[in-house]
This record gives sequence, C-alpha cells and structure tokens, in this order.
Amino acid sequence: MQGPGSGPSSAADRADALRITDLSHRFGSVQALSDVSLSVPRGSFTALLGVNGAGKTTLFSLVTRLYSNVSGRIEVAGHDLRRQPAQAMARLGVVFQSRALDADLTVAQNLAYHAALHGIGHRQARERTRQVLAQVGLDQRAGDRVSALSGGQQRRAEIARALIHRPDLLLLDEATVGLDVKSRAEVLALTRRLIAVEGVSALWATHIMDEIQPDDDLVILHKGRVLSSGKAASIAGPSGLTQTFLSMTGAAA
Ligand SMILES: Nc1ncnc2c1ncn2[C@@H]1O[C@H](COP(=O)(O)OP(=O)(O)OP(=O)(O)O)[C@@H](O)[C@H]1O
Repeated sequence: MQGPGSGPSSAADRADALRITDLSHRFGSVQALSDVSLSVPRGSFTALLGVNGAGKTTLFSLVTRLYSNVSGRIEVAGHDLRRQPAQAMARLGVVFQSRALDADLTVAQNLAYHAALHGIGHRQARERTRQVLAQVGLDQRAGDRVSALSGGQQRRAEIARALIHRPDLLLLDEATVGLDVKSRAEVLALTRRLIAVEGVSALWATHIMDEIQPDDDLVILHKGRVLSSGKAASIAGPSGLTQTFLSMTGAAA
C-alpha cells in the first residue's frame, strides 16, 4: 500500500492509480456488475480474480470507455473518467484479452502508430520505441513483423505498446491466456518488473490463482460483485487461496 507522501505534491500525484466507486453495469436483463468498488494503489500489482463471467472484461471495458459508465465513479490517477476523460485516458495503458497489434506490420510500425494516436512526435516516438522494446526484452525484434513473433513475444510487444505514452496504470485482461507455461511466467515476471523498476501500477485480471503472490493486492470478483479485497495473504488465510476462493464462490467440494 502507498505510504504517506514526504513532500508537496498535487492531489492527482497522491491519488490511487485507479479508484472505482459503486460501479454497476447491465446488459439488458444481465446485471454484469453490481456496486463494484475497488482501488489499485500506486506501485501495486493488484490481481482481479474471477471465473469466466465474473465481470472482469465488463469492468475493463468501462475503465477504457468502450462502454460509458452511467453509474458510479471511475478515477484514473485522480482524474475522473467522466469529467476529465482525456487526462484519465492519457494515464492508462491497456493490454486487451484479444490481440491488438497488426500482425502484418513490424513491431516498430505498430508502436509508431500507437505513439501517433497519443500525439507523440516522430523523433520522440522512435526514442520511446527503443526504450519500451528494451524494457520488454524485444529490442532485437523492432524490424520484424508481429506475425513472426511467438505468442509470448507478441504479448510482450502488446505490453510495450501499452507503455508507449508512459501511463501510470496498466490494465491487463487475462494477459497470459493461450501462452505456454514458460511464456506465461515471462509475461507475469515482466509485469512485476515494470512495477518495481518503472513505477507503473497494474490491474491484472485473471482466473489463474497460481499467478497471485501473497504480497499482491487482490480483489475477488464473482457474479459482478466484489466478494473480498485486500492483501492476498490475508484473504487466503490458513486454508490457502484456492480453498478460500472456492468456498467464497460456492464452488467448494
Ligand atoms: N455484450 C454483452 N451482452 C450481453 N451480456 C454480456 C455482454 N458482455 C458480457 N455479458 C455478460 O456479462 C457478464 C460478465 O461478463 P464478462 O465478460 O465481463 O466476464 P469476465 O469475468 O470477463 O469473463 P471472461 O473471462 O469469460 O471474459 C456475463 O454474464 C456475460 O455473459
């Protein structure tokens, strides 16, 4: 958790990377989210754990403004998504569940395109591309087509894309789906390293309990409701995370 600041800073600087308050969303008769409140402290790896249909993607779609939130409040780095959408979106980097890169373009071309979308000029975009590809370990692959990369490398390129404009918060929606064990571990380790070294924060949506460490911040989402939030170790308790999760969600044997 974030400690008290030691020097003068603005409210936005001190704010959580993400704060969601009383967010609800429905698709016709399906109540996908009900009064969801959660926060991602600065510099944290916050896992959003839920089985299929829990509402993780709906929540991400609201934070990224694919859907508009008609209820509740979403703040990214202290910027209200409804009142200050440009400032809020500028602080946000997203790795979607589905692939977001053009497979026929090179890695560098993809990043140049996304840099342009964020209003970054050519020269700065080239420099930034070099930096983010080094951060994700793909500095030797800038000129390769995305289609020539492995699944794990493509995910790392997507993380590079999400970092291009120096966001405060990374949203990763089931970022390891479809990857082999080694690539999964690499993408997870990369995300944790970015938090430790680059100072970003991450909201990591997953249904895989092995991806969560005791010291992580954890939010358990089930049928559109937050069942528990806090440090993973304290939620897991003596019976362990898997058993606790199964008991909470009513799936225990
Ligand atoms: N476009 C939509 N129209 C109608 N219902 C939807 C739509 N998108 C999601 N839902 C429903 O909302 C609920 C939450 O779905 P959501 O995709 O957010 O869950 P999830 O936790 O991301 O699951 P998954 O991991 O399978 O994507 C589910 O009951 C789902 O069927």
